[in-house]
Amino acid sequence: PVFVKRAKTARDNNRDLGLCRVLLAELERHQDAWPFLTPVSQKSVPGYRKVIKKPMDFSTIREKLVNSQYQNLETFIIDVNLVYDNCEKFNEDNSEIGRAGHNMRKFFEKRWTELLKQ
Ligand SMILES: Cc1ncccc1N[C@@H](C)c1cnc2ccsc2c1
Repeated sequence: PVFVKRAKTARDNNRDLGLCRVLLAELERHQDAWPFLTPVSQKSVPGYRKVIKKPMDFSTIREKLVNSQYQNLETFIIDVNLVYDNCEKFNEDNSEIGRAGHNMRKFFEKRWTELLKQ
């Protein structure tokens, strides 16, 4: 009958932690990663903390990964996307940092779909 639910096939999450490590290492060494490697300091960018409520950067993600603060791949991807969403919110698309953010988001989306499709 139509109401019989198809059993959800759980995906194998055993390799996810390794995936996050691989992905983060690739983000950190990308040539356009420079604006995102460390937290944006209030001193060097006045008003940043007023506009961006949830700052995030690759060194903070690295710290959380090392301290097992990501329960799963999803929470890791949420933090990576936060880096790019903050960048879009604060920076013009047609700026050095704005373009770097778009490039990094594109690279990340390509790599994690490739790695998950394997
Ligand atoms: C990602 C981001 N969004 C908005 C403002 C700054 C930043 N990045 C910081 C590191 C930063 C801080 N200061 C400078 C000065 C020239 S580029 C640059 C980058």
